[in-house]
Amino acid sequence: MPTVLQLTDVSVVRDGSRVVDSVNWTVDSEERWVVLGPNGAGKTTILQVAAAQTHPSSGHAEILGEDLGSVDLFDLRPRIGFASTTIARRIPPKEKVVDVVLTAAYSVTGRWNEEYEGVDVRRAHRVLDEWNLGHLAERTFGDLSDGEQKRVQIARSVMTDPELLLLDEPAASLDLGAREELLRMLGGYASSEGAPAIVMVTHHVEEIPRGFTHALLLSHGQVEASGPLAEVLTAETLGATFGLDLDVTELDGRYSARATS
Ligand SMILES: Nc1ncnc2c1ncn2[C@@H]1O[C@H](COP(=O)(O)OP(=O)(O)OP(=O)(O)O)[C@@H](O)[C@H]1O
Repeated sequence: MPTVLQLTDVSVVRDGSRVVDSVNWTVDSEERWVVLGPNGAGKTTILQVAAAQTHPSSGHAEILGEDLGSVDLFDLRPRIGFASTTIARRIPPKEKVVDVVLTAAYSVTGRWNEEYEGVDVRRAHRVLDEWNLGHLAERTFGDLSDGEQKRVQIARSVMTDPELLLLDEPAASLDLGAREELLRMLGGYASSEGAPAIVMVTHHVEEIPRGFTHALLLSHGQVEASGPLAEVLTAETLGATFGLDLDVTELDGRYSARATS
């Protein structure tokens, strides 16, 4: 099982404070990880390191077998799918949905005068179909519902057939129906043959799709626990991470947590 991400003693310092603090973490290609932790724990910052968007202040990051300090980022980044609200904000609201997905092949947001290859256009339509978005291909991105926009962002992030897929809070702000549909599709994708390694940041254990295998729990930039879901998502470790007394239950591959009092 090849390693796709290896962080060794990685720290990230922002404004003089260590927002990621001496993190050691290994992700293998067959694994599907969720990163959990309270606001400000450093989840997004870790994901930015994994996406080759941020360099560690100290320590060593190896991504898809390449040393982050020496690899050409223009070669590495297309091998990584990344969906986040920061990227979504860069998508022009008037952009056609099919172009939102298509432009990923050229690592841009917003279509200008690029000549697109037929093979890319066909792939963009196929990816939209796979995420139940085919009927929206000609609509403008800004007119879609939140749930549809989230799915378009994921479709965009898998357009280049990445070896590592990073999703930052893909289910945030969705209503119950849209959340469940997204989790069902993500779970199906995560379990499908040929799916890449996946790392998904979330605040809620209820948002972990079936088929996910591992969890990294972060608190104050440090690893509170990491490993297989069943070992890590206990009342004890999750409670320590969020600073609460919790009941944690698992039913049929889905988790829930609530305060004991
Ligand atoms: N550019 C920056 N300059 C200064 N501080 C920053 C910067 N980016 C992030 N931080 C700080 O780093 C810490 C970790 O932020 P990060 O976004 O990684 O946390 P998070 O776990 O994803 O939080 P949330 O759940 O609220 O999204 C926070 O305290 C944040 O304020």
